[in-house]
Amino acid sequence: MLRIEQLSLALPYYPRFWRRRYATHLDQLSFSVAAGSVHAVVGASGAGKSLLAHTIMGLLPKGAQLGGSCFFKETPLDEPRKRALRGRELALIPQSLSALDPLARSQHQVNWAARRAGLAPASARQTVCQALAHYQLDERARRAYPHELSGGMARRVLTAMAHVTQASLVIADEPTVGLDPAQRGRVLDALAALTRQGKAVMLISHDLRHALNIADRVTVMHEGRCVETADASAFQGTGQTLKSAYARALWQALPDNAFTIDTEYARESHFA
Ligand SMILES: Nc1ncnc2c1ncn2[C@@H]1O[C@H](COP(=O)(O)OP(=O)(O)OP(=O)(O)O)[C@@H](O)[C@H]1O
Repeated sequence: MLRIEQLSLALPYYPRFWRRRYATHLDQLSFSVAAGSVHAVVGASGAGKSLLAHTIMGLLPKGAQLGGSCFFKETPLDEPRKRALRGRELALIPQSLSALDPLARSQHQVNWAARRAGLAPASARQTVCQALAHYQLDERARRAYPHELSGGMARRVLTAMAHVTQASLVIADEPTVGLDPAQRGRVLDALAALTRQGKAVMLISHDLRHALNIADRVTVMHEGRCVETADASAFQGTGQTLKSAYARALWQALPDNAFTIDTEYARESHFA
């Protein structure tokens, strides 16, 4: 569904206001997301996960320098194609709740997403009602403006918006942050259900444990680089089948696994 080859990204910054420099944020990333699968992208805060999502969606700031290539359904995903597919074939559940329009009620925003995706009014109405019910957004939440929603409710509105687009690839950037366990399960189940319809999900998370609940494959990122891509089944026991020491350390550092940490990570380089 999605193939990324040697993707690099540099963004401008200004050490003095007349002097422009570039900082590399993504460095030669390569991996593929298969149709009918959940591909988790995990890594510490600042690893470049959200920037990767924004790069695929074509939502980068002005002056961004891109290298490498992206293919969606075996066709190059250039900037005009990203714009054309965004909100239709490609959907993003953004990490930031400020992505919601502060002047529009929840139901209106979900409805807008369905109409933009090309659904006819009658079918949009039905799809929106189903999505709002699925994410347990009651009458009050549907009529609320973003500032009247709790963080968890706002996140569910954003998830419902991506859900109604019926996109082939859904990129979910930390979709469960701030949700209670029941709501978290509901969102993860909904993402997993998309794969049963042949869609692909790229699940971005700093929480490897949550990601492993539904992931088929996992890419571990560190400082803008792809450290390792492995089957989710590699994350078990001491993680001895993982190739990189960083991925192994990330797995072993989970609270339930902490007792297995050894000194190997300290001895090896991060990218061993
Ligand atoms: N618009 C931007 N302009 C310049 N630098 C940016 C921009 N967005 C992000 N960065 C920088 O890129 C790096 C990666 O940020 P990114 O948000 O992708 O990390 P992340 O892995 O998603 O982290 P988190 O899990 O905390 O969301 C950070 O150093 C950040 O400061």
